[in-house]
Amino acid sequence: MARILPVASFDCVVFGATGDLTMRKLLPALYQRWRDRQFPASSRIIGAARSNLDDAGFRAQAEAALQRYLPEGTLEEATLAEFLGLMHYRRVEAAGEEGWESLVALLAERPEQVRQFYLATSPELYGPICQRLARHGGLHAQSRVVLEKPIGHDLASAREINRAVGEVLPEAQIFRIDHYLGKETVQNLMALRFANPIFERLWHADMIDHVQITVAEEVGIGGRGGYYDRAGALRDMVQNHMLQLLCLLAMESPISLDPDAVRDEKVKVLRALRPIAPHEAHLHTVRGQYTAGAINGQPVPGYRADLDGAASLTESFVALKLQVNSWRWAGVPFYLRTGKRLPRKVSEIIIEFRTPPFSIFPREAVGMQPNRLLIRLQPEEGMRLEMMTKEPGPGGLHLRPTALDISFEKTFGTRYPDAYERLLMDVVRGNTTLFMRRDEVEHAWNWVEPILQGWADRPEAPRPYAAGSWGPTAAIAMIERDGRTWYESLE
Ligand SMILES: NC(=O)C1=CN([C@@H]2O[C@H](COP(=O)(O)OP(=O)(O)OC[C@H]3O[C@@H](n4cnc5c(N)ncnc54)[C@H](OP(=O)(O)O)[C@@H]3O)[C@@H](O)[C@H]2O)C=CC1
Ligand SMILES: O=C1O[C@H](COP(=O)(O)O)[C@@H](O)[C@H](O)[C@H]1O
Repeated sequence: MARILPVASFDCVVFGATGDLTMRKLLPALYQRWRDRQFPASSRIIGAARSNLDDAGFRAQAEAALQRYLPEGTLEEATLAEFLGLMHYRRVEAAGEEGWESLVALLAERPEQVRQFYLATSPELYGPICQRLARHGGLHAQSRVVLEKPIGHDLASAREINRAVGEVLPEAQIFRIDHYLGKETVQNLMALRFANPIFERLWHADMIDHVQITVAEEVGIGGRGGYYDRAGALRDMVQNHMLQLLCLLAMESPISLDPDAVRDEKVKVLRALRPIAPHEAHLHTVRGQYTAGAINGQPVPGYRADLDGAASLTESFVALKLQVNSWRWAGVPFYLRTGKRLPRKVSEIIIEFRTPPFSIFPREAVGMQPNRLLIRLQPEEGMRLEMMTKEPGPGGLHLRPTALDISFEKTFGTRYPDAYERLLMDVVRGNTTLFMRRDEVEHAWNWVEPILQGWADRPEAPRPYAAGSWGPTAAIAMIERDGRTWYESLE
């Protein structure tokens, strides 16, 4: 049974309350926390957007969303009625003056509550919203603002957002969310590395041949084409989620779990990434865009058809090879790939260890494979250590790869909470450990930007790949040129 640590009473104001993120992720996460009674009934959830709704209209939208998005068996009538009772709505124009006084007056009814302002809008509105909150007296010492990713579109816009928000709030009250950091298995990376010295001793270029990180999605761009086509896979997934995974994997041990101690170590990894200059981008990266194909046997349209036929050059897939310039990682390539409309949803990290320097086994005895540690982030969260073992039988010495396999769900027998559940409660607690600090975001953009520049300098169309495949063949060629191959499970 998971331990529930209650949090203080709060007002959670969600800007962008009628949007996809709020309906699909934030409200279900808050509902789950309410269902476990993690927060008191004096808390309020206040939706803010331009749509012409009142409290009842917002509650009706929320109810429909909860019915649609909550996992089966979790929606209980009485709990739902109580939860909807916590909800309010204010019409607010984030970039104008309409609605602010009414919103701040509602907040002023409970001045002692923690205030969580969740900015689920486009990033251009982050600065204007924070500035208006300050001007209208909506901020106090117990206020925290949550900024959704992506923070900006490039380094300059990220800096401008950070500047505008930082003008009215200290860093300790700014929570730049990357929901991958809230995933249980991502947090478990810290436990794996720093609570298990057996692995930490091996976590070194002397022992590791290379690392792969794959974040594959079955879904296409869906209804988010307007945003996605301006972003692409590098901005949408690599600049944030995948670099965060890389940081947790590659960083040195922090001196404590203090937020800044952890974030200092992550920043060192970002600063140690070998820059990929614009003229080298085509050597170390592959961009792809899905065409029509099939997922789970069902035909699906291509990227451009999902965009109503627009002739887009945006990548829905990217593969990269990168290096971390440090003693620990010198010479160890990190291969990253992510894409939409790949055969299945899976996020995993593969640490491939070096092969024995010399084999004592006769050639016919072995299908020698390197040891691999596979960390499955989602779905079927767990870990698997692949090793060579002797095949049982009297007929000689034959080796075969087998696996020590741990399923976290089977081990702990508990539901894995959605990342937003944990992160929303951390905001109320004021714990920034699992959120990105200003310099992390800016260093990540700083590394990504020359790649974007290189692509812009050679405006070739991304390579096509059929929906349901593992991306363009050039991504396979990229790793195979190094004598390696993308990991495929033993099954
Ligand atoms: N959806 C997702 O899965 C994810 C989204 N994100 C990020 O979260 C943010 C929101 O995404 P998403 O929910 O998909 O976007 P949507 O386009 O679905 O929603 C945008 C929301 O902002 C409101 N809004 C727009 N302009 C204004 C304005 N001027 N004043 C007040 N409200 C405004 C809209 O409501 P109205 O029109 O009523 O004003 C709507 O509620 C984005 O930054 C996105 O990148 C991050 C990770 C995942
Ligand atoms: O931030 C984002 O993440 C989702 C993938 O998240 P996951 O938790 O389902 O792995 C991705 O679909 C979306 O494009 C991106 O903005």
